Amino acid sequence: MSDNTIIQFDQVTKKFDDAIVLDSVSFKIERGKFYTLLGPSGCGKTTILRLIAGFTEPSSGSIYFDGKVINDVPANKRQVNTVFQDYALFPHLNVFENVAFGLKIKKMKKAVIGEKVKEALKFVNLEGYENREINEMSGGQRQRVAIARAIVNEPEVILLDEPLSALDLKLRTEMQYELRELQQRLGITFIFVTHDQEEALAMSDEIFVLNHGIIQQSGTPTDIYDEPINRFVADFIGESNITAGVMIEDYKVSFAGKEFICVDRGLNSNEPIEIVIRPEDLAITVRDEGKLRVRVDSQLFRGVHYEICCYDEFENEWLVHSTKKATVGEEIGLTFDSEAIHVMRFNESEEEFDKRLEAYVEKDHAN
Ligand SMILES: Nc1ncnc2c1ncn2[C@@H]1O[C@H](COP(=O)(O)OP(=O)(O)OP(=O)(O)O)[C@@H](O)[C@H]1O
Repeated sequence: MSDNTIIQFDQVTKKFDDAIVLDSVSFKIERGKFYTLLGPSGCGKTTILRLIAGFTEPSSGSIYFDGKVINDVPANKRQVNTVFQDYALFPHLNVFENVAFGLKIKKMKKAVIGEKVKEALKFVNLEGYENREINEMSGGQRQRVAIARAIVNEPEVILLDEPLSALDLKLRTEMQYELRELQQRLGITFIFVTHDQEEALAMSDEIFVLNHGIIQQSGTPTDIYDEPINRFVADFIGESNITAGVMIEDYKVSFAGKEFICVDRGLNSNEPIEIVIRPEDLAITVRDEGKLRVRVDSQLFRGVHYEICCYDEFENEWLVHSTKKATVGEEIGLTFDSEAIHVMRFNESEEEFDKRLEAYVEKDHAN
């Protein structure tokens, strides 16, 4: 284990009765970074947090903290604090008492508690709010109290379970900046759960994209956005044009009935693939000057750009984000750089692979 690893999951499976909620999940979390667990409802994000916090145990596999297995270590003995979605603040206690709660339980001296609470409140810009009642605080301020209550214990890791979901859009964006900045100032590990892909892209050093209890892909926001590993990730992170194609050889693909130079290599020659092109990587031009010829089906003005929906001659849909306007019904050309083509392997059985290859060859001959 590298020196910087603080948490490691080694083939962790979690079942509830017969239902597999996490399926042999393995990953490493390094000290001092901002991690996000991203995925749709029910994919197992909260279960991972609860396993790290010690609120539930794995059915099999090992969880390491600082190189030691902690499967049997109780929650209150772990160097981890959780900020819950509803903040779980005590409404009958004021701000000071809420933040001081954990330290009082640890029977710390009053003067020490006073110092630590003051420092924690300063960190979250709530100095002077000590005597405020919780119901006199705004949503964003309650959020900060919850964070102060977590950091006052000086944990090595803070777990945040969709802490921004109750806030309106403007405050949510403000708190995204604030949380990121706070994590960098504190220098401790944050593990943040969300199903909002924009939030994950904006805040994280590293994202784990989950679906059906499996980590589909992990990487930096740009890795995940630019090189999605499969259709689920490409679809979940931003808008995508996904279409079937063939990897002819290194740096050469074919889709929509044409061959294109790309930047991908290392796949099998003639391997069926899916390609992804982001809508903002497509530009519109006159009909005969594009790499693809398409018909404009519909167009929406989105403020910064037009969202143009087009179809090629094979009825593949192409979504384009363009500052230029098109005309519905018109034939236009689409251009893109070689770097805009992202190649994904199909995730399928050998049988499915053969069937698709056969269908592709037939279609190829038909044209
Ligand atoms: N105590 C439990 N008993 C039975 N099933 C459970 C229990 N806790 C979670 N599950 C199931 O495990 C799956 C994963 O739940 P989890 O809360 O980890 O998902 P999530 O990704 O955090 O979803 P959300 O975004 O909706 O909170 C769900 O199908 C859920 O119903």
